[in-house]
Amino acid sequence: MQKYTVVVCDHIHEAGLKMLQDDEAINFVMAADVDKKELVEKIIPTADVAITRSSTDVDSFFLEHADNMKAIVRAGVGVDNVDIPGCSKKGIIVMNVPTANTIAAVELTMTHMLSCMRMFPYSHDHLKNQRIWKREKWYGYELKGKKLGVIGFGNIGSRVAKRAKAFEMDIVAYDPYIDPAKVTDLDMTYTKNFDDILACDVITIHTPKNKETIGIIGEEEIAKMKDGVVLVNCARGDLYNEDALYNGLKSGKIRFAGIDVFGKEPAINNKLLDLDNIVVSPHLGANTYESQYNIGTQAAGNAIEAAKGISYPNALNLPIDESKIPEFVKPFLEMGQKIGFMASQINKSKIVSIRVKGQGEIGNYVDSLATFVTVGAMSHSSETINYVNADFVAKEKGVDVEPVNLGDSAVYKNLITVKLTTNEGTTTISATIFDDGVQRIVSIDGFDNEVAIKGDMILFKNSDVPGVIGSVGTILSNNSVNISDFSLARNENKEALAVILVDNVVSDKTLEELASLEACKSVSYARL
Ligand SMILES: NC(=O)c1ccc[n+]([C@@H]2O[C@H](COP(=O)([O-])OP(=O)(O)OC[C@H]3O[C@@H](n4cnc5c(N)ncnc54)[C@H](O)[C@@H]3O)[C@@H](O)[C@H]2O)c1
Ligand SMILES: O=C(O)CC[C@@H](O)C(=O)O
Repeated sequence: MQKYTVVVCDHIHEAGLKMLQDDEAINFVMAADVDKKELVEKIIPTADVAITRSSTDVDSFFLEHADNMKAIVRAGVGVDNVDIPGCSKKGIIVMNVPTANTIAAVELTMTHMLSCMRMFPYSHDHLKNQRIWKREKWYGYELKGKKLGVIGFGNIGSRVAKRAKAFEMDIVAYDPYIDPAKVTDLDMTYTKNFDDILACDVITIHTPKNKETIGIIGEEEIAKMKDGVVLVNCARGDLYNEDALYNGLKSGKIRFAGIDVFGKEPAINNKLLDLDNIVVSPHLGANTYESQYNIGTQAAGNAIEAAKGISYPNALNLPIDESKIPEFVKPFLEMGQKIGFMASQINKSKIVSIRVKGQGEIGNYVDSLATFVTVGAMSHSSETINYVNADFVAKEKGVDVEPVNLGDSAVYKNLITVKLTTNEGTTTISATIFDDGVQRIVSIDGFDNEVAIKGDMILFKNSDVPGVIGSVGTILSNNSVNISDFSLARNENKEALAVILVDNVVSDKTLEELASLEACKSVSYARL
């Protein structure tokens, strides 16, 4: 039985580990306590799939050693520590586990918010560790009636808002990428003006970390805030600029901050820890038993499926989101790959460009189609090409890929045309799928041959003179090649193209005999 190696790079719930251990096809390696350099240099090179959390960066050093890797499963939401373009370039599929820790992060956010309002950890420390009973020192504020600014209204932000509303806060949400009704239907205020957020009493952030969101709160934004504002960050470090946050807390402009995440983790030497008006936790947003069980079992299940090549749930870098592709498109994608593969055998030389045209409704999916055609066409010239890295491989090899949506088709409901240009010339194949579900070529290089796309085929082009078909049949029968289907088409230049489907593998000798016929203009052979 083929075995696949799944490496667990950070701690996940034991129920997930058990799933990996119990699967006979999985060679399970627990490496959570292995030094990261040793992990990458010694263990990652043999791994088919790696499960990571925020303690393992999938960076260029990791990827340099991940030569066998098929997929990375990020056991959590944020993928800011995964080099997704780098993974795509290497053909590695990146998956996350998006909602398994939502509630844990929401409830930690509420914990921070309440802790800031009541300075709870400080009063606790005073009594428990310092044995001081001084009630007059610990006056806090109520959430009721305060304005909460929520930046990012996704899974976590929207649930924080709902809970804060139960505390009778007024919610103002900023998220340019959602339908405002998602906010207003909850009787909350949606804003596109970031200053409305800066005018709030409490501000919490729940966006991913990316170029747009790093430093979304900096010196300038803090200067515009109310004196005594409270800031909470349970999303990612550096969304609030740490120097600006430090200065704001130090000056008292920011009364309190609740921070779970830091620019550099572990954050044991971070200067924010020196302040007395901050509540901190060591990136605990996902740390509940419930959430870790959910994440661990989902991550393990996804890793097993990916290792076996069954499916890639929540893949972030596939060219298509399968759930958004209508059923009728999928056989066209498969057919596109076959045509690309076939064209590259008929026209065997360095590929210069691949043009993929879609007519009819399939035209709307021509980008995905182009990816599949590219994988088919280039699979001879690149051993590692797949749907994830097709764009990168094509660019690297100087192949120009052009998808074209031609709109409605006059003749066919849906038609795809692949034009493959190599150093030797051009091959153009059009194909469709009729209602019987059979994938059919309807034209090759201007000849209207209609033939099913399957098995082995010989393409024989000749001057359109009498007796040629008989000679071709004789050569094939002399070489014990059985014909299963035959399609003949002619053009106005007195040429004919025969597409001959055969049951047996055709030898070079047979092809040479065919090529030596006087009327022959070209012979090619494609195996699907
Ligand atoms: N502290 C933790 O342990 C922990 C746990 C879980 C998630 N997280 C972090 O929380 C983040 C949010 O998680 P989620 O599950 O809610 O993700 P999500 O994808 O459901 O929501 C993110 C929201 O941010 C919005 N957004 C993106 N760019 C924005 C911008 N420039 N301004 C305003 N809004 C913007 C998106 O439109 C989306 O609605 C994750 O990316 C992760 O980094 C941290
Ligand atoms: O526990 C972790 O790895 C952090 C998870 C969390 O930050 C996430 O993005 O899901």
